[in-house]
Parts: sequence; structure tokens; C-alpha cells
Amino acid sequence: MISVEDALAACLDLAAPVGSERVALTDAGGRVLVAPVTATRDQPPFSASAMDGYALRDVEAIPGRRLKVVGEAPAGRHWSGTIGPGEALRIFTGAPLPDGTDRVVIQEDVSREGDRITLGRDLGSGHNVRPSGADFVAGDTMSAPRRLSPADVALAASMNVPLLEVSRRPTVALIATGDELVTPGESPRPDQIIASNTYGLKARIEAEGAEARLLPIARDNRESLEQVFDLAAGADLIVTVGGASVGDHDLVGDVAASRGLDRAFYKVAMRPGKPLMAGRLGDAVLLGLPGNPVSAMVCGELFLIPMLQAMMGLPAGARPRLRARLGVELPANGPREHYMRAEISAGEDLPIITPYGSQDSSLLTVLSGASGLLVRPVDAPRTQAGEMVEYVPLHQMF
Ligand SMILES: Nc1nc2c(c(=O)[nH]1)N[C@H]1C(S)=C(S)[C@@H](COP(=O)(O)OP(=O)(O)OC[C@H]3O[C@@H](n4cnc5c(N)ncnc54)[C@H](O)[C@@H]3O)O[C@H]1N2
Ligand code: MOO
Repeated sequence: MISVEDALAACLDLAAPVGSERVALTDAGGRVLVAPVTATRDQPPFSASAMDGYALRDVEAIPGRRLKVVGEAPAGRHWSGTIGPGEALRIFTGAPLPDGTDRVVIQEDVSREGDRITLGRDLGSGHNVRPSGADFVAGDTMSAPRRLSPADVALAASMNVPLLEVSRRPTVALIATGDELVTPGESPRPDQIIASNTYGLKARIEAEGAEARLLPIARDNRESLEQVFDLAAGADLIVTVGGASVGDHDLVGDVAASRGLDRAFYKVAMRPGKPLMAGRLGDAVLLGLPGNPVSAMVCGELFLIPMLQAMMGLPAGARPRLRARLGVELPANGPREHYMRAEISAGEDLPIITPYGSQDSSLLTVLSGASGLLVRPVDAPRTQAGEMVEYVPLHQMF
């Protein structure tokens, strides 16, 4: 058995970037930018008015001063003359500032009669001008790698870059294994259950920006597993669920080995998720998740998600952890790192985390209610309520 840390390092070693493609801005939100975006112009490309009002020379912004309005500049139309002494230009937000001016007095501070304005008593101190290049100048870059936020997409658009180089979405083939499983919506025999893990994993994988393909359920015999493995051809990552333990019907390791699996590890000192396996299988990476539903989802969160991030070219490592105060006393932990499904509530200095009473790895109701995984390190001593602990937050992306 290896440690969680070593298993994650081995998983990340297997997960090479999958390459990139160009997408339009309209399809770029949430994708992973892999090459920097360079601005092709300054923004704003000219000194622009920040308000609706009158452009004039700052030296003439004197309360009570009367000026002649000699023209008008709406946004999108440069006024080509020069503003001289005693003159002002009617101007609107976003319009280029005319030559000779360096200030805009907002219309609320002006009274107008015909082509004459009189400046009010309190003009404020702001110039209401956005200098040319205030946001960015040509050659400025948005760095990569990064997951493109809505604001990033808007920035790239503003830089006049219509196509972005993003990571291809890694493709994941999901294989559920077991004679006891039927697809949701079907009529199970009394001795069967509904396959759930691959559905939860698909949702999680897609929330991360990868593509998941659900393959037919593989039955507990070599022939069926071989057939379903064949269907996984072309995937970047093959994820099996179940059939990983020591039972007579746990065939995933054997079948993968006979297909040439170069196994990196099998079994991790953690709870849930001990019978985890990973390796290289031809051109793909294989991640073998344990069958218990909570084990599959927790291992998905802790290992599969960082692997996908690495495959998309993002800096990848252990899932982020937060701090909280323990809500109840916990006994000493054993030799496996324990990821306890827990509730998190508001506390004084830090949130309070309370693990559920039942930590059985078959209980999806508990996982569904949990907002974090309380991390109990290997051989952690008895821990009192109120002590500081760490947890991995869950469900944050939904
Ligand atoms: N003698 C031992 N028995 C077990 C050990 C052990 O070390 N020695 N480990 C236990 C642990 S821990 C786990 S986790 C499970 C994992 O076993 P497998 O990965 O071989 O999983 P299965 O036996 O196929 O299934 C376990 C459990 O999960 C249900 N299952 C499987 N796939 C799905 C699915 N897609 N959707 C919903 N539920 C699924 C399956 O029906 C079983 O109930 O082994 C322990 N045993
Ligand atoms: O490791 Mo199993 O995954 O504890 O249920």
C-alpha cells in the first residue's frame, strides 16, 4: 500500500497534457487557456470621456464660467476640431476627447441655454477622462494557463482576439463493472442494484471541463470486460469502477494486465478507497476506482480531478484544503488517511466541521448531504472538539 501523497504523484506522472485546439470566444468560457492572449490595440484607443457632459480645458473649469458649445461628440464619432479658449464640446460617455481639452464637466453641473453653458457652483475634482491605454496597451498579455472566467473572455474580446488556444477536452471512458448492476430506469431483479457511480463521476468530470463517455456495464467475466475495454479505444483516460478488490469476481486488474497494463500502483492507505489502481494502458491512462459508491466518488475527487487538470495543462496537485474547528471529539485514526464525510456550519473564528455518524462507503445519502471531507491524517491522535482540522470542500462548483 502506498500513501495518498505518493499515489497522487504517480497519477499526475501519468497525466500528460492532451494538446490544444482553437475555439471562438463564444465557446471559450470555462475552457483552459494554454497560450497567452496578446492585445492587438490599446484600450481605450483614445482618451475618452467617462461621463455625459461637456469637454473643456481644465483651466476653464471655474464655477460660474460661461462657455460656447461649438459641436457634439457621441460615442463612436471623433470631433475633428480643436477646442479653443471660451469653448466647450457637448460629449457623451465613451466618445473621444477633442483636441485642446483635458476635462469633462458632467451635465448635472451645467445649465444650458441655446449654444451657451454656465458651469455650476461645485464642479468636483475629477476630470472624468479615461486616458488612452488605461485598461491595457497593445502587446499586453493575459497569461496562460488559466481556466477562462467570464471576465477573462470579455478581456480577450476587448483585446480583439476572436479565437483562443485552449486545451482539448480530455476524453474519459467510464466503465461500470458488476453482474449486480442495471442502468437507471431499467427494471432490476430483486438481487440487483442500480449503477450510480459512473453517473456521478460523469457529472463531476464534465463540471471540470472534460468529456465523459458512459460505456455499457461490463459483466463479471473476462469476455465482457474485454469487450467493453475495446469500446474505450481512443479515450485519453479509462476509468473503471468496481471489480478492483480481492474477491473471486474482481477481474479488472487481471484483464487490464493481460491487455498490457503498466501498473503504477495498486492499493492506497486511505479510507474510503483502498483498492485504487492506476497505470498506463497503451495510449491511454487507466484509473481503477473502487466499487463502493462513496469510495468511487471520493477517489474521483482526490485523484481523477487533479489528473484532468494536469491533462488540460493546469497546475495540478492535491485538492485545496480549508481549515475548520472540529465539532465533536474523534478517536485516534489508524494507518489509513481517513476522508470523513462531514457537515460544515458557521463558527466564531473558523467554520465548524462535524463528521456524520455513519461513514460506511456505500451511503450516497451521506455523501450527497456532505459539504466537505474532513481529513484525518495517518495515525492522528485522539482529537478534541474545538481543535483545528483540515477539510476538502465538496460541491463548490455547482
Ligand atoms: N476481503 C476483502 N473484501 C473487501 C476489501 C478488502 O480489502 N478485503 N475491500 C473492501 C473495500 S474497502 C472496497 S472499497 C470494496 C471495493 O471492491 P471493488 O472495487 O472490487 O468493488 P465491487 O466489489 O465491484 O463493488 C463494491 C460495492 O459497490 C457496488 N458497486 C460497484 N459498482 C457500482 C456502481 N457502478 N454503481 C453502484 N454501486 C456499485 C457493488 O454492488 C458492491 O456493493 O471491496 C471491499 N471488500
Ligand atoms: O476503501 Mo473502501 O473504498 O473503504 O470502501
